[in-house]
Amino acid sequence: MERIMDKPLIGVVMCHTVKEGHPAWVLYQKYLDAIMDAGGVAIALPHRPGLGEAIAQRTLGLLDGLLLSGSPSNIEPWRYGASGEEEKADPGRDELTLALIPQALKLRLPLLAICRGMQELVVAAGGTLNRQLPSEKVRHCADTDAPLAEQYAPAHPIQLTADGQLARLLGGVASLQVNSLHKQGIQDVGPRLQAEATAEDGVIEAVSVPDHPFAIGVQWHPEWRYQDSDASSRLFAAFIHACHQYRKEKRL
Ligand SMILES: N[C@@H](CCC(=O)NCCCC(=O)O)C(=O)O
Repeated sequence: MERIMDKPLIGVVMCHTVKEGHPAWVLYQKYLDAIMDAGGVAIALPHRPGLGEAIAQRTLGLLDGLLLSGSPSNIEPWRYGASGEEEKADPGRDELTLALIPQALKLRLPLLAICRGMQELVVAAGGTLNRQLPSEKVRHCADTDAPLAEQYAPAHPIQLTADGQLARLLGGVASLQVNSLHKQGIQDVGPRLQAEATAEDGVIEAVSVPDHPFAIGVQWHPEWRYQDSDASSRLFAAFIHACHQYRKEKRL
C-alpha cells in the first residue's frame, strides 16, 4: 500500500457562502473523495479578497496538483470584459483562482478544472463566457429542485475532438453522454486553449492547454459517482498520475 507521505498533495479551492447567517466555507465531499480514492491527498484552500495573489504565492510550492471545483456562484463579469452585476458572486474565489491558474500553467502544475473551475480556466487564459446559455437545443442546466440523482444524471451527448488530449486520455472515445448543471458557458475559448469537446449546439464543453502535461477543464461533473463511469475514473486516474509525475520531477 502506498505510504501517505508518497501521495501527491492536491489543492482544492473552497467556495465562500453564508450558512444560517454565518459566513461559511463550502467544499462538496464528492470532489475530495474522487481525489483521495484516486490516490491523492486533498487540501482545502480558503481565500480572502485582497489576498489572492499572496495566498497563491504561499501555497503553490506545497502543491503537486490543483483541482478547481464547480460552484453555484458565477465569475464576476468584469473579469472577462463583460458588463452587469453578478448576484451570485464569490470575489475571493475569483481572485484566488485567477492568481493560481497562470502560475499553475507556468510551473506545469497539473490542473483539473470542473464546471465553474473550467470557466475560471477559460477566463484566466483570456477567453470569455456566455452568462446565459440558450437552452432550446441542449439542456445545459438541470432542474435544481429535482432529486440529486436526477440533476446529475446524463443529460446530453458531447463530441470529443478527434486526436485531442481528452479523447486520447479516455481511451479514444468519440462521444460521451454527460451530466449538465451550468447556466453559463464558453463564449470565446481565447487564444491559449484547445477545444476538447463540443455539445450539439456548438458550445465548447471541455478544454486543454497545449504543451502542458495536464491542464484540462470540463464543463460537466466527472466527480459525481465517478466509480460508475469508465471515462470519469480514467480522468481522475490520469490527473493523479500527472500529479505523481510532477511531484517526482519537483524532488529531483
Ligand atoms: N455557476 C456556474 C457554474 C456551474 C457549476 O459549477 N455548477 C456546479 C454545481 C455544484 C457542484 O456540483 O459542484 C454556471 O451556472 O455556469
